Amino acid sequence: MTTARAAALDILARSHSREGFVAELLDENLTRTGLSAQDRRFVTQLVFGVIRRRGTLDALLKPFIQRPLNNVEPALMDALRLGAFQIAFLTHVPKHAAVHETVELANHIGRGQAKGFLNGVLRRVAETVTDEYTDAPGADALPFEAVPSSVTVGSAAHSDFSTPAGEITERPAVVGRYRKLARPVLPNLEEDFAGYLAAGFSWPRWLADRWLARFGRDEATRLGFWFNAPPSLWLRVNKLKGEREDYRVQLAARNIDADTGPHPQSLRLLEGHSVRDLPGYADGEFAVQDPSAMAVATALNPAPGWRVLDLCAAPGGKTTHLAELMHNRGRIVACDIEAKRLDTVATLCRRLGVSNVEPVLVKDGTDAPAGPFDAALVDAPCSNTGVLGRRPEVRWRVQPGEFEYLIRLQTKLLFAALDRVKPGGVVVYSTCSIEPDENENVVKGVRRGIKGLKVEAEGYAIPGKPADGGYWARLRKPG
Ligand SMILES: C[S@@+](CC[C@H](N)C(=O)[O-])C[C@H]1O[C@@H](n2cnc3c(N)ncnc32)[C@H](O)[C@@H]1O
Repeated sequence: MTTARAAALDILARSHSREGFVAELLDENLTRTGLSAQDRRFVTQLVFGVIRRRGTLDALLKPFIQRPLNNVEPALMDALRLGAFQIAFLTHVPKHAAVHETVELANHIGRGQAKGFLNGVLRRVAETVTDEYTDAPGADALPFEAVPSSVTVGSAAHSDFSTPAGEITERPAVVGRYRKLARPVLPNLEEDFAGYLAAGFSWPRWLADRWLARFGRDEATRLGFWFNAPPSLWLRVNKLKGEREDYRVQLAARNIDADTGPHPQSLRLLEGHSVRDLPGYADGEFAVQDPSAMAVATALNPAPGWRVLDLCAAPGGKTTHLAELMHNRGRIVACDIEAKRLDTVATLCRRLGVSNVEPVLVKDGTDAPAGPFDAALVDAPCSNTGVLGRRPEVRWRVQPGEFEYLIRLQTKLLFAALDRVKPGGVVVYSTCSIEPDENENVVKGVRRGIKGLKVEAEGYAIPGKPADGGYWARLRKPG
C-alpha cells in the first residue's frame, strides 16, 4: 500500500519527463492510488509545493551537500526537496517526522544505501529552520506566506499595469511573513535583490531580473508571495442552468462557503474542495474558471445567433462561456491543434449543456475555416507568467529565448482571426501572460499592418487583485 509521500515522490519523478501540466498528472494518478481524500490532498500539497518552491528548497539544501546539486541523482534530489519542503513550509508536520518519513522513502526508490545521506542533509536543514517568524526579508529569512491585510482602493503604486480608464480596483495590501533561519542561506538583499527574489520566491534568475527592473522591489515582493500561495478555487456559475445566487444557496445548504467575485458569474470557494464532489457538477451547473479568464468572453460580448470563431479553444473554458453568453444559439467554431485537448472541449460542452459548438482540429491556425464570422477570439498560447501560482511548473519551463517564437505565433494567429471576421467584426485577443511584449505590443504590431483597426477596449488583470494575471484587447475590424 503506497503512502502519500511515496505517491508524491512518484508523481514528482514523472513530472520531469512530461510536457503537460502537473495538475493533469495529479488528476490522472491520484485516483489510482487508493489513498483517502485527506491523503490525496496531502499529495497535492506536497507535489505543488515542491515544484513551486524548488529554487528555495535548493538554496536551503545546497550548503549541506558537498557536490553540485545537478550531480545528485534526480530521485534523491526529489526526496531531499520533499523532506526540506515539509521542514520549512508545513507547520503541521513535526520536523523529526518530516526527516524520518523522507529517509524511509529511500527503500521505495530503490536507494536504501542512501538513507545516511538523506538523514544527514535533512537533519542539518531541520536545525537551520527555526520556529520564529518576522515581517522583514533578509538572508536569514525565508519568504513563508502572504498575509492578506485590509483592503485598500487605488491603483498599483509600483506597477506599470494599467486598468481601464476611470476604473477603481480593490487591492488587498499583502504583507508577507518570513521564517527565520539559524544562519544566512539566501543572497544578501542589499547586494543582490534579484538574487534574493530568485532564491527566496523560487523564480528563475532571468525572471527575477526582468520583474525587479519592471516592477520595483515592493511590487516584485508582492508578486513573489502571491505566486507562491495556493490558488483559490473559482467557479463560473453556468448561465444556461441558473443564477449565481441560487447556486450559492445550494452550496450553503452543504455548508460550503463561497464569496462572490468581480465577475457577475464568479464565486470563490473559501476552502479547498474536490470539484467533482460539488453539488450540480454532473448537471453542469458550473465550470471551474478564474474571473480574469471570465472577463475575456465578456469583453467579446457575443450576441445570441452570431457565428463566432474561437481559434485557440482547448480545453474549452472560454468557448463554453461564449456559448452561455449567446444563450446556446448561433454557432461557435472551436479550433485547436491538439486533438486530445479538443476532446475535452466536447466533454465540457456536454456537461454544461452547450450544443452550439463545433470542434475543429487545425494544423497551425492559418487553416481554420474561412468564415466570414461575426466575431473571433484568439486566446493565444503564451508564456503563462500571469498564472505562475496555478501552474507551478511553468516558472521552470518557460525560457527567455521562447518569447520571440511566442510573439511571432501570437501575431500570426491574430492576423488569421482578423482575416476571418466580416468587415466591422470584433476580435478579442487575450493571454494569461503579464509581459507587454506578448500583449499590447502584439496588438500594436498587428495594428501597424491593418489600416483602420481600432482598439475599443483593453484590460490587464493584475495577479492577486484579486485573481490570476492576464490581458485582453477588443479590436474592431474596419468596415
Ligand atoms: C491558452 S490555451 C487556450 C485556453 C482556452 N481558450 C480556454 O479558455 O480553455 C491556448 C491553446 O492554443 C492551442 N494552440 C497552440 N498553437 C496553436 C495554433 N497554431 N493554432 C491553434 N491553436 C493553437 C493550444 O493547444 C492551447 O490549447
